[in-house]
Formats: sequence, structure tokens, C-alpha cells
Amino acid sequence: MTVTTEVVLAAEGLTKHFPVRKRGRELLSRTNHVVHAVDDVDLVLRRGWVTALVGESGSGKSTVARLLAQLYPRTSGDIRLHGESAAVSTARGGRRFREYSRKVQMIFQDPFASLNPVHTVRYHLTRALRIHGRAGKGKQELHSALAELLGRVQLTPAESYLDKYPHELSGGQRQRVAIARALAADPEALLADEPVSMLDVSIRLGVLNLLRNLKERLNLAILYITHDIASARYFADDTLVMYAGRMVEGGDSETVTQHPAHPYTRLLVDSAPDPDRITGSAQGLVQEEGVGEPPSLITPPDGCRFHPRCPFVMDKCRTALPPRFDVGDTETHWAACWLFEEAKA
Ligand SMILES: Nc1ncnc2c1ncn2[C@@H]1O[C@H](COP(=O)(O)OP(=O)(O)OP(=O)(O)O)[C@@H](O)[C@H]1O
Repeated sequence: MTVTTEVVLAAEGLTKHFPVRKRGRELLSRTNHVVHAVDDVDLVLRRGWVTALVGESGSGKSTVARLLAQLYPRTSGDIRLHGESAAVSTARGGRRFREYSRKVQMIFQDPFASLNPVHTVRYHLTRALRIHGRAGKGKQELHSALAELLGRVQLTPAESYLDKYPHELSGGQRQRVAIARALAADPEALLADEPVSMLDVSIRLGVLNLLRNLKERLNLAILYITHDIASARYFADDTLVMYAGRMVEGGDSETVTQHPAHPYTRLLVDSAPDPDRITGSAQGLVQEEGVGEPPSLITPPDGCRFHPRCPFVMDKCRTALPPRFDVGDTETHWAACWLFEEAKA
């Protein structure tokens, strides 16, 4: 399948190294250690398209989202919104940053933490509409804009929710308010960092269905970050798999989740007991399987970062970083694994 929808946001060679603070004797050493949180990541987000980013805890998923939202400066690489490079120096609070963050909005894992407990739904949404110049003129226009936002996230009638405080809402309703606040900016891309993992199992599906509905109606480009590869199959068009700061596999979700190529993705899929569930989490399961732990990101392994845990490890894997190889089963399926070197030839 060839994907033709327009690219909204693209990252190329995206890299983030966090400095490690020196302690004790290290203060005398000249070496400055860094956490290789994200290394050389390429991805595109397309209009009307959900891209899942899957991986264990600590693999760098949230850092990718924060880099794309420009909440962190990047160490290197490029981010382009509609082809235009978002300068590393874009000053937060400046006009260019405001314009960028209007178009690229983020939804966080914990809606309780992202909403201010002392303010009502009306306050949160009005503030967001005002910041983005979408509050209209006068009370009536503002009220219509608020009602429209709550309607979009299926919190109706608006009057039942506008004057509620976050603690008066359920977890799912709070996440819907957080989504409505993001929509107040009229964004083109939504970066959803584990948007359902803190919600009760019974309401996760409803929130994912809402996001899918918004993707279709508003033609949004969505990045869906999750531990749960089974939910990526259900919800995302494309799936990217990340391991220890690097992308290891990508392609259409059905193929990546049903016919995983990279040994790490196979492990993730095998760790998810029921492929049709969207409720669980692969986090921790891999460790339970007894195949080791993710490596230190301060001194990541040479070659393929998965090689110390890989059941198919070859000599080359220990020294040479595998590039993306076409897997050969679909047009878009690739794996950064030497096992697929032949498939490319
Ligand atoms: N501000 C920071 N300073 C130093 N190290 C950081 C910082 N933020 C993240 N890291 C490190 O970068 C690595 C990637 O973290 P990140 O939160 O992006 O992973 P993740 O896949 O989103 O994990 P989780 O699912 O647990 O949120 C981790 O080793 C983490 O400890």
C-alpha cells in the first residue's frame, strides 16, 4: 500500500542526549557522560493518519514526543512542519514557537496532572481558546466555541461539564477535557503520550475511538505513544518500534504486529498474551521472560543495541549498527536488523 496523504510533521536524524550530572570523584574527570535517550530517529506524521510509537519503558518514546512538541531542544537532527524546518533556536514564548505549538499539540498520560485542580473546565478551555485567538467576540461566541469543543469530545450537554472541577470528573472525562483543550488550538498534529494507560481498562477503548473519530473528522495527524503493541494494531495505521533510543522496525500496523520482523518486536508481540486485547501493557513482560534487560543508555552497546538480548545475534551485530532494510513483504515494512540484509539485495 502506498501512502499518499500529506506529511504534516517530519523528523530526520532526531537526537537527544541528556547530560549526566557528575558526582563524587567524577567531578575530577574530564569525561562528560550523557544519556543517549534518542538517537537518529526518522519519522513522519501524515494528515488523517495515526502513527504508533511502541516500546518498553525508557526506550525514548516520551522524549521523541517532547522533541516534536519543542518542549526540549534537540541535540541534533531536523524537525519540519509542512517542510519548514523548526529552528533549534526557536525561542519558547516567541511568535514562531506559538505558531508551531498551535499546530502541534500534545496530550499527556495523566489528565489529572495536566489540568489545574483549582480551575473549572470552562476556565481551562476558555484560556486555551483565548491564547489561540479562537474565543470569538462576546459571550455568545465564546459559549458556542466552548460547546463545540465539548461536543467534539462527546461531553454533552456542555452545561453539565463547563462548571465542573477536574476532581468532579472521571478519569476518562478528564482526558476528554484535556483533548478538548488541545483541540482549542485547532491543531494539525496531536502527540498523544500514553493517552489511555492511566485510565480504567473499561474506558480506554472509548477514548481511543474518540481519537480515531477526531482523526477522521478533523484530518489530524496523530502520534500515538504506547507500551501496548496490541493497541497499536487496533488503533494505528502505521507502527514504529523503538528500542533503547533507536527505531528498530516500522510499517503498516497490521504487518508489524502480525508479522513482526525485528527480534525485539517479536519479543514484544510474544509477550502480549492476547493479541486482540487493547487493555494490557507489554511493560515488564519482556523482563519476566528472562531474556535480559534494556541496556544502559549512558554506555549503550556498540552495533545493534538489542544484540546482548537477541536470540539470533551474529558477530556483525556486536560491532556494526544495522541500517533500515526492507523486509520485503509489504512496500513500507522495514527493520533495522542484519537478518534482513539479504532481503535487500
Ligand atoms: N530530563 C531528563 N534528564 C535526563 N535523562 C532523561 C530525561 N528525560 C528522560 N531521560 C532518560 O531518557 C531515557 C528515555 O526516557 P523516556 O521517558 O523518553 O522513555 P519512554 O520510552 O517514554 O519511557 P516511559 O514509557 O517510562 O515514559 C530514559 O533512560 C530516561 O531516564
